[in-house]
Amino acid sequence: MTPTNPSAFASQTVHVPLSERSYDISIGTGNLPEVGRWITSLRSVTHAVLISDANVAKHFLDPVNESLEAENIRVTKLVVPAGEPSKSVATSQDLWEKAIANRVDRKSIVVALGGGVIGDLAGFIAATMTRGLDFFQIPTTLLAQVDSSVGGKVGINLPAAKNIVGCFWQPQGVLIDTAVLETLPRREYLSGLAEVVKYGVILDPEFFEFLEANVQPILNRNSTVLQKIVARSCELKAQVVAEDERETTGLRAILNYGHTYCHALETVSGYGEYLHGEAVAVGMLCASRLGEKLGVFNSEATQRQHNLLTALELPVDVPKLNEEAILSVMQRDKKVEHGKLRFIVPHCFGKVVLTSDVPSAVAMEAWTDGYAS
Ligand SMILES: NC(=O)c1ccc[n+]([C@@H]2O[C@H](COP(=O)([O-])OP(=O)(O)OC[C@H]3O[C@@H](n4cnc5c(N)ncnc54)[C@H](O)[C@@H]3O)[C@@H](O)[C@H]2O)c1
Ligand SMILES: O=C(O)C(=O)C[C@@H](O)[C@H](O)[C@H](O)COP(=O)(O)O
Ligand SMILES: [Zn+2]
Repeated sequence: MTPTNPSAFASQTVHVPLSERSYDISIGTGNLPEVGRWITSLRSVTHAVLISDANVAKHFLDPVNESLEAENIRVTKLVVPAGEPSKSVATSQDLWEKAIANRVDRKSIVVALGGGVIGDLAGFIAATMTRGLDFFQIPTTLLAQVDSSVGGKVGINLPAAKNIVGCFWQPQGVLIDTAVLETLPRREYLSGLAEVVKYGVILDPEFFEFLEANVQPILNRNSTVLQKIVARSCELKAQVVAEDERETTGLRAILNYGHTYCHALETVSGYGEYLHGEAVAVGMLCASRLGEKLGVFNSEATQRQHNLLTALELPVDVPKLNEEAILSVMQRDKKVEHGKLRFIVPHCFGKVVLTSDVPSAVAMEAWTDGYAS
């Protein structure tokens, strides 16, 4: 039998070139029920551990399960509570034990069906179970389609720090169906837009202008605009990941723009209080103000981001939290080297720089200047 071409499941394909770890992101509309044929076009499978959360499962577990079973795949369905607190040691242990009870072996695969929480968690289970299982991403939030399903950062949180336990474990493929975003709650959809804005600032000023010019269609989830946003974001992330898969040269760290502040905000306010994208929005403006304080960025450019994020109904003000706690969580950021904080600082649209030697007091001023006046 001639194997099916994986691009048959997509209207657009973005390749992530990583030598033997290369894979395709297949982007389409209405292609979710093809997931079984898509996976078997990539490798032969007899057992899949399908990991999802309770909200996503309501909508999409049955069609995905049926599609896998139609390919004679035995499916172990593992559903965790929705939300950031599931990216935990306790949930991981539960999943490891259930996978073992369901006779997982080294030829089993893991399928992540959900948003970034499920992608990060299921990817971590895949990376650790029997020392590594093949892994497929089916992202169902905008944030996961434009960011978390691509690039292989997987992991879980500890109470003290976000994503602090994890590894790089690339998926064998990413299947994106933009039609699944129709059921995504508005707040979650808006949250994903923050990572989209991030790409415009760090890499693509024209893309930023496109977002500024299309606020209404974006808010209305116009399908043509959505396809463009998802595909462009995946292309940009794929280029960065291809050049610096494990964040060793510093290039990949640009994807962390705003995230030192963002992760401190998520951790100190309590996981799930701020959605990740909401915290990214607040964090990007802190990083922009930091750029101003360091004399490399101008206030008009900060204001442009502020305007776009506001138009996209994202939070922009810094909430009043314990400042010592914020600084102490920032000191656990994964960009810290030899005990020194490093920030992604914007110089202009399309150019951000990984910057060391930022005095903590200046970093904190960029935070406190963001309090609502
Ligand atoms: N690995 C990476 O590179 C990377 C990148 C960015 C973010 N992240 C991580 O991603 C996580 C955030 O991901 P998220 O924003 O997708 O959150 P999420 O996974 O919690 O999903 C958001 C909510 O939407 C629900 N949902 C998902 N898809 C749905 C759909 N189609 N219809 C209806 N409801 C749906 C979920 O059940 C959940 O309640 C954070 O933990 C963040 O750290 C990782
Ligand atoms: O893929 C990356 O690299 C990113 O930094 C993307 C971020 O949007 C994402 O939130 C990531 O999980 C943050 O990584 P971390 O290493 O700071 O935990
Ligand atoms: Zn992020």
